[in-house]
Amino acid sequence: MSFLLALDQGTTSSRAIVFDTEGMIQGMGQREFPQHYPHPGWVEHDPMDLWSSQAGVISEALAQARIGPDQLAAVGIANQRETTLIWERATGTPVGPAIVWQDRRTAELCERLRARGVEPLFTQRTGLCLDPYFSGTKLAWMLEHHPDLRARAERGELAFGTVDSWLVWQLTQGQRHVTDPSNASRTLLFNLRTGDWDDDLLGILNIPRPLLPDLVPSQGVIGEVSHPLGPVGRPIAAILGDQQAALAGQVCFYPGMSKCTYGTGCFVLMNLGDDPRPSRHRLLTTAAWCLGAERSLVYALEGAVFIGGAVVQWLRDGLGLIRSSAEVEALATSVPDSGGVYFVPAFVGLGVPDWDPHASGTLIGIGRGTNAAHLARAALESIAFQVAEALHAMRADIEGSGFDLGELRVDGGASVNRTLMQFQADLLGVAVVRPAVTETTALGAALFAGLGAGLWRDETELEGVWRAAERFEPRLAPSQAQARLARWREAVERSKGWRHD
Ligand SMILES: Nc1ncnc2c1ncn2[C@@H]1O[C@H](COP(=O)(O)OP(=O)(O)O)[C@@H](O)[C@H]1O
Ligand SMILES: O=P(O)(O)OC[C@H](O)CO
Repeated sequence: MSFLLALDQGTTSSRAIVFDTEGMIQGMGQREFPQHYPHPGWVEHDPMDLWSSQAGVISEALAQARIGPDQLAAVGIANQRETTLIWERATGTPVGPAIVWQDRRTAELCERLRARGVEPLFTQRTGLCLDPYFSGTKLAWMLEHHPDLRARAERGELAFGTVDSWLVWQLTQGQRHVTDPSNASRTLLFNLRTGDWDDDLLGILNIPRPLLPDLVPSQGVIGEVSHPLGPVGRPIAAILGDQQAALAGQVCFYPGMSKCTYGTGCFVLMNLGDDPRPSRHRLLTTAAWCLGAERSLVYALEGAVFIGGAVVQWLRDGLGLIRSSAEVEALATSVPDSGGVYFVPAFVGLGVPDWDPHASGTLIGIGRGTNAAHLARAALESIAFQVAEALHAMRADIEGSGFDLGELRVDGGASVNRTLMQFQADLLGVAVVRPAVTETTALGAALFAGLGAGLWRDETELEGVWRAAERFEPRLAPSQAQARLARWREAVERSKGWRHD
């Protein structure tokens, strides 16, 4: 019984990973699923694809680890956050597609709410801002656009959930309808201080309370798997939003410790301990986790960058400049610098710190000498610029708190890019450190599941599982880093407010 199974349901693929109690990967399965873009700015997933891709990889991971389900001490779930689903309680049938976190269809609803002057209330209670990114307006949109849903929701016939709730519902065959604070705190409906759903905010968004899942701690047994595609009889002992799971997998358990995950988007999170301090720089305050009913919430500051590694995907699939993401590094380093080109990849608007759903992708500084390598270099640099701005804002937010950033721990697909990581360290002026196990999202879910199943006493016992593999020290003079960031900011300002869809 000494293995842990993590389910990592991400934006583009579902992964299942078996870890041993040293935090080492023993087996893995991964499956992509279709993305749907029915209108400009809309992004949808089929809820059944989310479940079937996730369920399908469980047996692959177990087979690769050469273990049976009975050798699993517990199952932990990490999931793409904010993505919004509604399904029928009686049949488990989704009432429509899942609206994905990247979807901007509620930009206008957010503007209407802002015009009513309610944004400060949302920010004060939830730590978030009124942006289409979060689940609350997506849920309100569903209720507004499907005429019979509201009445059915009021009668208690329907269930709302983020992806964690949906997976737990499936794994327990409808026995549990739950979520944890790390996911709930991304909905615009969860009060960070009370740790409960907020009736005032539900009222403003006109969301019937019977739709909502029960809140459970992020760690602790919440039910047993009963679905035959899962490890039947094994306890589900952790639920975490994927970015908070990565914070846990990077063992960032003390205030000030920070990580950045470089996937499709980039997500920088800093542990705030028990202090839900509001950001003065348009960052998000969010729940990191709740370690058991008797323990208080742990909070985090977050910088959400919507397009990170996806800019490299665009060079590959949109422009055909490279054949694989890995090729970007050779192309980008074939020139000494970006030749004055700045590339703001605001493909789905901008998150932190601009929060502009109307910003559009912008290439600026192009001259006759500009070539594909300069574009590749500018694309890579754009990832680091966005993350650096988020971290500089965090540093400003924690000034005087006594917290120390120290270093930035990194993971995710694009963190293998050494040129990118070096430039990141240069811009930040602190070391960037990549651990040996970069599947930190899954690792965080597994570690918390192990805690929930009682394998460890508390999180301090987990520190030994984290080992650094590569360290990037800053080499650029701070004045040069500042000059580059200032120029980047000028480019960002030019990308804002362009789109009117
Ligand atoms: N060598 C590389 N350099 C830069 N970006 C990369 C590299 N390898 C992969 N990526 C990017 O990383 C992303 C995939 O990372 P992953 O962590 O799997 O993302 P997600 O979990 O969001 O699907 C893709 O957007 C891809 O373009
Ligand atoms: O699926 P990922 O890894 O791109 O993460 C998505 C985030 O949770 C969105 O907030």
